[in-house]
Amino acid sequence: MVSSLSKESQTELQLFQNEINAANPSDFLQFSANYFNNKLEQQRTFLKAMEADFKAKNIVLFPEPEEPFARPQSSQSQSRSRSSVMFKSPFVNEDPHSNVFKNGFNLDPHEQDTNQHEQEEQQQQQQHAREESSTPPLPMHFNAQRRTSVSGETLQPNNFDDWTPDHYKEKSEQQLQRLEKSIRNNFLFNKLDSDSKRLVINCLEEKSVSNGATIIKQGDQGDYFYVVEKGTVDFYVNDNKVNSSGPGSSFGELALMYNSPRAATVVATSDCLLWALDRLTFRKILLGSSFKKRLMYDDLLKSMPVLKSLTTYDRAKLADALDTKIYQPGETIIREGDQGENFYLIEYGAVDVSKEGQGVINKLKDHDYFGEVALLNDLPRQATVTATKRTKVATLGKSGFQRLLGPAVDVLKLNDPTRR
Ligand SMILES: Nc1ncnc2c1ncn2[C@@H]1O[C@@H]2COP(=O)(O)O[C@H]2[C@H]1O
Ligand SMILES: Nc1ncnc2c1ncn2[C@@H]1O[C@@H]2COP(=O)(O)O[C@H]2[C@H]1O
Repeated sequence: MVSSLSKESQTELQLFQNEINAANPSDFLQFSANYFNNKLEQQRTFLKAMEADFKAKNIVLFPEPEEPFARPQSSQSQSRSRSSVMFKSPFVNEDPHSNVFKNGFNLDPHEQDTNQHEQEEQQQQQQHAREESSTPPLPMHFNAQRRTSVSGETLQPNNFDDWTPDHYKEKSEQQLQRLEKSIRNNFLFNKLDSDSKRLVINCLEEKSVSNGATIIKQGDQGDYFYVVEKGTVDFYVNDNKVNSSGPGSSFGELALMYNSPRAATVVATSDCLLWALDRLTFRKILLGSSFKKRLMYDDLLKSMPVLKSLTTYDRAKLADALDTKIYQPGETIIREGDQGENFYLIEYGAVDVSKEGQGVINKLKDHDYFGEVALLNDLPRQATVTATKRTKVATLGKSGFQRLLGPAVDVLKLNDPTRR
């Protein structure tokens, strides 16, 4: 059956399968609905941008059909005269799929199903409770009625009624070449499919900044995400320099992701050429793909007592480096005497820690961690760790462990179970 599908559909199915394997969602249907809604949203965002662009050139990309759901006309001459109407505009109200996007894609809100509305209210309230209390006011072009989710799985399609990518501007060939070079090594853009990448690129605005200028001020509300084409910048947290970066890097994502105040001040340390992406396009396109990992691991990392000392920035960087693994009951995760390669955070499940000749010496469960002793002390594994339930872990490789845990390393050392 699958082989009769088009190549594109087969690729989509494969991508979906990969997502399912990686996420292993507890609520399969909800996960699938969110996944495909996000996909459809991205596609329609792109089409909408294209439609606006073509309109400016007096080309109607999706002519209104004479009657809703009119069947294609049979005579060849008729079908040729409407040759461009191969499918309906994805933005018209009659689209039977549009009610999936309750508030979106030009739907009249009065036509919306009350139950769906209630469900959405409920989701928004739950989300509201989760979000930080200091959410800053949204920019004008946000739909004030709607909160935008920050969780990867509950990311809802946003309102497209009051959003056209107003910073959308086709880039010249020369700009495209320069941009291509700037983003080549930026992992955020490598995660995008080609349509989304093109949309994002055409929404970027060029900004020149002089040496010494403050680009972002800590505590301010987030408006733009930046990619550095030329020049260098320094980052300050509470007036202490914490970082610096140069061409090809990006910054300003945290406030847009978490609806939080800017976490650092960013100052140009030479004349800079930056590319800025507005908050809404960032949330609509990058949040669902490039930052999925951060959103996915956010709850876990926040809930781990050992990571309490990490800042939002530290947690974000840590999430970028994590991978997910699932172990079945009885499976050995770590074997005593082996060389240590990974550190493990238990998302859910249960494991036994045992030692040769001593049997089980410890039991660990949700939000505990293990595998730190070998990495901290450059020793072989000090115990065997075996799953006793289906266990989902986030793993962090040795180099990430040494680079990204910051102040949490001291807590790990203090808690070292072999020293107790
Ligand atoms: N150590 C750091 N702490 C916080 N933000 C940092 C740090 N280093 C770089 N940044 C960047 O500085 C940006 C300031 O604005 P944001 O909080 O939106 O996003 C922040 C990060 O992209
Ligand atoms: N009492 C214990 N002795 C040794 N390892 C333990 C003990 N309790 C939990 N562990 C964990 O088991 C892990 C086995 O691999 P590591 O030695 O890298 O790190 C170890 C700890 O994280």
